[in-house]
Amino acid sequence: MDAREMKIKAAEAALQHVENGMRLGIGTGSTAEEFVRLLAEKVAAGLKVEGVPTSERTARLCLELGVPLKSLDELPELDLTIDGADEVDAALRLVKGGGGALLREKIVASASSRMIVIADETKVVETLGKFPLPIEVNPFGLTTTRIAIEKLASRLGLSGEIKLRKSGDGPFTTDGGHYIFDAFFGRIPDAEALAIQLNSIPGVVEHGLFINMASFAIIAGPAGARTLQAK
Ligand SMILES: O=C(CO)[C@H](O)[C@H](O)COP(=O)(O)O
Repeated sequence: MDAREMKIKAAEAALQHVENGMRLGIGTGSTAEEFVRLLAEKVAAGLKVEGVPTSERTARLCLELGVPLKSLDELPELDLTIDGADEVDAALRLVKGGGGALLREKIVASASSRMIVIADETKVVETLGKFPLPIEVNPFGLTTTRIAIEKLASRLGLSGEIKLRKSGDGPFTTDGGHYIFDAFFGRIPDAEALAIQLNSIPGVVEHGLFINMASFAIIAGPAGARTLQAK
């Protein structure tokens, strides 16, 4: 089974949790896009759902494939969000934001009664941090914010390069008009402390640590999909 087939397996298993009439948060990334494709087939066959996309990219795909969309202001409370992740640990702590949509993903997930993560086996880690941690920041005072993140990291025993994400010749800009620092910490033993303290830096808009948000994860590997519950 190749990587795409594993993403499809996870998306198929997640689709089993979608019921008629649901208000759905729809994630961003290549795995979430497989879910959108499968969801669109069900919608074409008569399933009635309304989706709130977590990015402009997801919104475009949904519109192209005929998945009905609403804004989060129109549907401020959602039944279920289905989204991918860059890393998942045994306690269902996540690193997200590889696709640059972490702020809207976090807002949408927090508006949902349940969040199901869909991912392939390569995303499961013992300790978060192998994947660089995306930190969404305001473009104003970038250097000040970077220094504040470095100092905080050092207090928590973390170190590593903090790189401004690029797109072509300029900085990558999120749907909300912010920039992203990718923090190469390597290993984050105390993700809770880092998550709370990052949010206390004024220039940090949000970060990619999702803690106590996922209800469960559907992890696909060569042998099929399995459910990962928090330990
Ligand atoms: O957080 C995300 C986007 O901001 C994605 O869910 C994450 O990057 C996983 O993407 P993929 O399914 O393509 O590996």
